[in-house]
Amino acid sequence: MRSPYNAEKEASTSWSMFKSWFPQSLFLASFLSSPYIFDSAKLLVLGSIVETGRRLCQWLLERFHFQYSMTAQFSEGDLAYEWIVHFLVAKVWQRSCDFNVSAKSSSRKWGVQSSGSGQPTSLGNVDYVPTYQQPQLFRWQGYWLEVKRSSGMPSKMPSSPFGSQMYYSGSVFVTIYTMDMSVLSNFVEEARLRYIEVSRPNVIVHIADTPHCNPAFPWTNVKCKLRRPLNSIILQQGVLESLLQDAKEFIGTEDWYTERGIPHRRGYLLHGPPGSGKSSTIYALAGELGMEIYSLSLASGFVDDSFLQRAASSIPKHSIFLLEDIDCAFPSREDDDDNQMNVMSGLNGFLGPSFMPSMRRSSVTLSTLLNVIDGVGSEEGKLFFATTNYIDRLDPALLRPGRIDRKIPYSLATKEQAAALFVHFFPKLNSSKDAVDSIALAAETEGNISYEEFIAKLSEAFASHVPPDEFSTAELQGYLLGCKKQPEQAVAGIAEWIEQERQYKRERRDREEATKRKAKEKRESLTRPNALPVPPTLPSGASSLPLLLPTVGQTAQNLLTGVINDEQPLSPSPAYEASEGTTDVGQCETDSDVPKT
Ligand SMILES: Nc1ncnc2c1ncn2[C@@H]1O[C@H](COP(=O)(O)OP(=O)(O)OP(=O)(O)O)[C@@H](O)[C@H]1O
Repeated sequence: MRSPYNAEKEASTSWSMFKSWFPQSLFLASFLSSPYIFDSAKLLVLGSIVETGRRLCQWLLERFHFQYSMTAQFSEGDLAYEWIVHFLVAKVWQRSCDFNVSAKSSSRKWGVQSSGSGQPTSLGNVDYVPTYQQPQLFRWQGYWLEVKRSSGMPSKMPSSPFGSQMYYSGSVFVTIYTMDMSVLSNFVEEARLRYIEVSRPNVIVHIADTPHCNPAFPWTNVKCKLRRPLNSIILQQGVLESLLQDAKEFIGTEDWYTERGIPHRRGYLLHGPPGSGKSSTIYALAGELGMEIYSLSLASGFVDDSFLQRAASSIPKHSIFLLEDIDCAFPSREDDDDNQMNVMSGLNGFLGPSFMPSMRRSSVTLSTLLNVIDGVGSEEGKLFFATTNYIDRLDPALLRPGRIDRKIPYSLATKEQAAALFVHFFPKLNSSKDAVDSIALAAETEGNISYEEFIAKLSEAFASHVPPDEFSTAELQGYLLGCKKQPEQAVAGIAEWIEQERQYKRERRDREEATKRKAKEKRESLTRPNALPVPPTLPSGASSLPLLLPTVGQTAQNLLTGVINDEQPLSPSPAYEASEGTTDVGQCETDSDVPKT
């Protein structure tokens, strides 16, 4: 219960508080009623409403995007990326303001035409490639589509023998304002068909020729080769036809393979001397079948197991996988000897095999190669082609059916091939007018025979001079290119050319034999007990290596010599030189390549 005394005390406290607060409240009231504050407050409220509205719109737009659109990403390196970029260049990016201008080369680029015909192509000697970075909205078959392009972000490649490298890969994002998946698939299908149509006159060759590339897609180099007609390949009767028939049958029988549980792949080995038409056959076949080639040479120094596996697993279905120089995975006795020679001279041992690979040896192992050919970790439905100049070097495991289903031998030119090549070189339609006239005149003087009969006669004369199985078709082609408008001159000069070539080949053979002999002598002098160390022989590319190399190479050499001959000290002492090494020193002196130390 409140006492009268307390009530009085409370009242006096409130009065004194009011007295102290009253002037301040007056000030606050006058401050709040000032127009400046009022307007600010209004602005604040208005701003809050606008910001809330903006966020609401954004949220609604996002919900709309989420509910009523879908976005497809196309990543560089994938074939679908090529389809879409080609489509966009033709349909959407024609009005680009930014171009990458580069000199025309065989590397494929999607450029635009100024005439506006819509076909992406190259102009004269220059390619104009749009580098569109801004998002763009366009209509396709009644739907709104938005395209954005992300420039390649640098990413780090997994560590490789060449150190960790950066690579760039971009993407294209296509947003379609519909939830109907079939619209997206129709759009991609249209882009694909356009791409096939544009690529038809060419054979597309993807080459993995650099170790510094996107690890997900090592096929960085894309070349466009003009399609070669099959009849321009001159082989033994029926070889090409049966090859084409076999490949077509394989492509059309995927279900048959699946039903029987047989992996759907087919392997061909084309073997024979250089310049006999192995690669040309594959390119012509690819053009005929409308397939793209993914070509890798095992002779490339950087191709190792992991690179080969990545490359093989990223090849799309319905393509040709071409492994050139497959024998490089199986070095010959001479290669091994050469390698041993490098090691003996200390340099290879010091620098390591990855720095100085042998001329032909690949670092791919047989087991990986077999796995790759078996299609482990990759799509089926591909044609596998391998080429080699040395079939004898190949492991039987590689040649078994299922890996290599057909072996096609190639040989140096026969007389029939020489005659066919001659006829192919002088067709009536492609000859220049002057040449045709002069030939026609000659034909008339010959007794009024037709152009074709005249050329056939000349071809027989030409072939009669060409010794069978001595020159490759490429060599004969090289000769004919020198007189491509004068068939009679070609016949007149062939005998002399053959003599010159024989002489040149003889000289080259002699030089090679002399080099081999020298190398053998060197090897023998090194493996001989008590041999003196030899300074390393620098390869031509390593001429600027630091001066320190000979010392280190010599140390490696000493170690190796020590391994070969246990009794020998690691570095020969003067005493050893004077007493035991007398005979060998004498021998070394006669060898001009082995300096006396
Ligand atoms: N049988 C052939 N028919 C037509 N042209 C040929 C033939 N053989 C070789 N050539 C011509 O010779 C050149 C080289 O041919 P290609 O590269 O196909 O030979 P290759 O056997 O693959 O040689 P390598 O083993 O050195 O790779 C090409 O320009 C090609 O036109």
